[in-house]
Amino acid sequence: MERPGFDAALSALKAHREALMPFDMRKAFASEPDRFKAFSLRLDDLLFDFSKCALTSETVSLLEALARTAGVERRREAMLSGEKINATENRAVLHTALRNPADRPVIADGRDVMGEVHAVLDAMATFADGVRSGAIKGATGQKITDIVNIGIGGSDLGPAMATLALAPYHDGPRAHYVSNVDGAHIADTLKALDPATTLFIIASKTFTTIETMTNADTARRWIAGTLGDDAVSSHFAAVSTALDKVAAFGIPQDRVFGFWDWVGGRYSLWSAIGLPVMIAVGPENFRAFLAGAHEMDEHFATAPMLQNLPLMLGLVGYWHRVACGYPARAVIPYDQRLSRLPAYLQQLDMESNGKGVTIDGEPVATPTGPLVWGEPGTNGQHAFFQLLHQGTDVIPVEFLVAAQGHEPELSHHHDLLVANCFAQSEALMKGRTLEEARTQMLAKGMAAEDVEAIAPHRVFSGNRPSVTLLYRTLDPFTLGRLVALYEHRVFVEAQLFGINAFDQWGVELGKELATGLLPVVEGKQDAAGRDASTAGLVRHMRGLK
Ligand SMILES: O=P(O)(O)OC[C@H]1O[C@](O)(CO)[C@@H](O)[C@@H]1O
Repeated sequence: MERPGFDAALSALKAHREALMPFDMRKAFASEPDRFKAFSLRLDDLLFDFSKCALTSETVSLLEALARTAGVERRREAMLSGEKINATENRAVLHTALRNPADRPVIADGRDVMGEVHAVLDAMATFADGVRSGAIKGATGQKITDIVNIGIGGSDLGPAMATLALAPYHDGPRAHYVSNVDGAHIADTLKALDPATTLFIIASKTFTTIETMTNADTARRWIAGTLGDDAVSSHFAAVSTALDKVAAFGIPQDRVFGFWDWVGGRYSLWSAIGLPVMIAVGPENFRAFLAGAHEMDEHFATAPMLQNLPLMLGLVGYWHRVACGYPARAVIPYDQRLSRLPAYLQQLDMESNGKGVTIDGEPVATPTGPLVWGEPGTNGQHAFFQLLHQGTDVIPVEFLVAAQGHEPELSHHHDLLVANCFAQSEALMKGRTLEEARTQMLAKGMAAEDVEAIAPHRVFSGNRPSVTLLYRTLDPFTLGRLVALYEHRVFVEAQLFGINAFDQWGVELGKELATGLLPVVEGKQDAAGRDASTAGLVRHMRGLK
């Protein structure tokens, strides 16, 4: 894909970075009274602060120029209008249609898909209401108390993350998530459940994923073994794009919720893949979640580049990854209920942007997606923050925090949480000089020679970048805005990298080899012809069985 002017814009950006270093953030804040205003954006209550990054208004202008030469806005229009931008799979990318109002047409393959989208949403709502009210019962006539979603990757991480995030709104049956093919996962989950009151949702876009199919078979045997074969139809529902395969599994048509090949697995939370969330929190809250995402879509589609949250989050991400060369980013929600967000974003970001060739199949000329990881604060502070503050790698941090918690009676907890969040970004930015360390220790009455020995260990370089997303409260609408913000940010970075964010060929090889290795592991074939390491592992494992 031709990108006239891109290489020159990137060279200018890199030269600017060279010239900017060393950048002193303390001095920048001291000399620029408007720094926070200049480098933060708002969408209603949602604030994106990127002022604690080593950048200037010239950086932002150069990033803006780069985005224009990369055709980010043109590619955005192409995505939103249903062009087949997922070129290697010849598919449109229209997860935004899943949260689009019914009366605003979205065209895929020449036809408006909004009727189908809302028909599935309505069918989900009818089913969810039935399960929640007890109108839809198990085979013995008892009310469903527990739902178990069986899926993996995009058919697990999104709904699992959102169910936990929306715990204060959870008034439906308990929701459990089984993903791993490790039998421990389903065994431990089923141990506490009663088959008569359990409903399984088999969630798989392709309905071929080996982990999901294996767990689904085990679940079916669990139901049939205790309640009889005839009970299976009352205890299963399915979500998939492969409706023929679902029918073969024996799930009745009225319990099957479809979606479309223009929804990527890791972008499918808004589709019927969200069914367990809808059962947990109710259709109204689920619709508020979709509405939040739609608001972010509208903002992404229409806001000028420099006021556009996903665009700026993407540009800052690109700045850190490519111009600064940072290999990773940490996502630290100061929100216990967002504790699955980092895992969700790992798939969203790393499966999308962990690519080594451009859209045209040429080797990429710059680094692509960073390693994404994280854990909630304040827990992380007592674990890996040491490395963030004093380690030899600089890792930009993304903080997320709500102004209000859901427990007014525990507001002192929330104040502590927020204070810690803000303190961490301040500490990363400011650091502590040797002189400051010495002065503090002397003021505490330490002996001068101890001060000299210990002070170097108490120095923080500072100048470590972080961004903060701050919002009123983590309600369904805000969760929708946040997840859509991250989806579009990944898209923006992919356009800058020049890669296709919507395929995932990199997951294939391991799957193929596992299929071939199964008979070897089972002892039905020998390991002859394998490399010495793999053969040695198989032999040792068999000796231990
Ligand atoms: O929903 P499915 O088809 O079972 O796939 C599950 C996951 O597996 C992957 O294809 C990767 O192996 C993901 O992209 C996807 O979200």
